Amino acid sequence: MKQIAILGSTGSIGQSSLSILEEYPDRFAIASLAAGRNVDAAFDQCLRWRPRVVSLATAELADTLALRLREAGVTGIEVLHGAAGTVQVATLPEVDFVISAIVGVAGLEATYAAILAGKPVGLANKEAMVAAGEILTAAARERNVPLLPIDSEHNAIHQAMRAGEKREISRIWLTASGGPFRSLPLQDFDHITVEQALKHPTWVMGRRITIDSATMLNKGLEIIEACRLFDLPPSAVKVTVHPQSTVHSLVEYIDGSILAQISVTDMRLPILYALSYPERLPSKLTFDMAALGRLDFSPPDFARFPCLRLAYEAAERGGAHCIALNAADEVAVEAFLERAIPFPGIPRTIEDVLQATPESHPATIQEVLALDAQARDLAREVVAKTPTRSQPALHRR
Ligand SMILES: NC(=O)C1=CN([C@@H]2O[C@H](COP(=O)(O)OP(=O)(O)OC[C@H]3O[C@@H](n4cnc5c(N)ncnc54)[C@H](OP(=O)(O)O)[C@@H]3O)[C@@H](O)[C@H]2O)C=CC1
Ligand SMILES: CC(=O)[C@@H](O)[C@H](O)COP(=O)(O)O
Ligand SMILES: [Mn+2]
Repeated sequence: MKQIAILGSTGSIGQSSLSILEEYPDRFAIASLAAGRNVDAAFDQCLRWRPRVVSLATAELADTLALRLREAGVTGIEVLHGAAGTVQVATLPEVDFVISAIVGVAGLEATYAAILAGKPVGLANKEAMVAAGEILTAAARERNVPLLPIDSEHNAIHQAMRAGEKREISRIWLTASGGPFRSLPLQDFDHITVEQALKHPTWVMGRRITIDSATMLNKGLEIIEACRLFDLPPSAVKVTVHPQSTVHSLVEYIDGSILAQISVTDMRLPILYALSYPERLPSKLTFDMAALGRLDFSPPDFARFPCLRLAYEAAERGGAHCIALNAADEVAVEAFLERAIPFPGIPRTIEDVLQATPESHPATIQEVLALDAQARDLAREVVAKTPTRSQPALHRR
């Protein structure tokens, strides 16, 4: 029985993970769970899965959960809190596999701790790889710890790479849905509302990644994630817009062959792949090829989606620029969701922060977190100076 820790158990990936684990009761069990602020969902998960340890973001939330468990007559679950609690969830001796699915750089320390503790990691938390990819991959390599991508594109690449040798790969193609504004004229971008941006055309995901898909910074983060996971230069990582999200990504080999991975648009499949690798388990997540309609592919529009250019530039510079790209976006997306800046304010904030970021290549996670904090401070300054115009459609209603 594989004992699983889930970091971010109450989120979209966390819930998909529990949903697929449910199908294999003889293979997987839950050892520990970490979440942020959703006490209700954590309580329900404790009742259903009976982890030995659970952690929430703060002491107050942990106390509330502990009290509710006591009142429900549930014993044997240790309730922890904060960053230290999340690290403990990831590194318990009995844990055999860690699903890293906290959103943002908040997931970095525990992901790193899991690797240091020798735990195989299924990585959904792309921000950890963007901010500290070199450090994480080096630590995993040194300890021979598997780092298995759950992000659908990287999972697809991982699968398609099994057909050949690394030296036989010429480049990879990340598919992008194009988000809800794939065909929106540039002059309308100022008026994009939060509600419109939160309507992803093909996936149901957490709020931050959904907004990132709308600006296409999600694809930008994925370019950097791919460079780090697969040890490729940015020039070998291409993006193709594929609105159906059916081909999850492609690997191009030196002889010109291109291998695609096709499956349902459902994150339970890449999660299952990572959990069971190198085996494959039978699943009900089948795809009806006979009913497949058309598949479209087109080049991305760098003018309407400047986040793509910013990400390629950051990927080339590495270090502090990748950290700043993500940190500025975390702040800007939050500000957009609070209706404090317009949609185009997101790339503008990132660009301003990147321009003010000096070249630097951190060697430790502590240095990464310090650079992340600096970039956030800068981003908050930029956001504070950004006029709150736009979203007129919403305000007029
Ligand atoms: N959703 C998807 O389909 C995909 C997601 N990803 C990546 O996976 C990660 C998770 O995404 P998603 O599930 O959509 O996001 P959600 O917003 O749905 O979930 C985020 C999770 O992180 C938890 N969390 C947030 N802050 C903290 C913290 N400080 N300490 C502990 N837990 C915390 C949340 O807890 P709570 O809710 O209790 O506050 C929640 O469980 C992201 O990095 C995303 O880019 C990658 C590919 C696809
Ligand atoms: C499911 C997944 O992996 C997401 O990262 C998804 O790819 C987002 O869609 P976009 O292609 O619109 O960014
Ligand atoms: Mn993805």
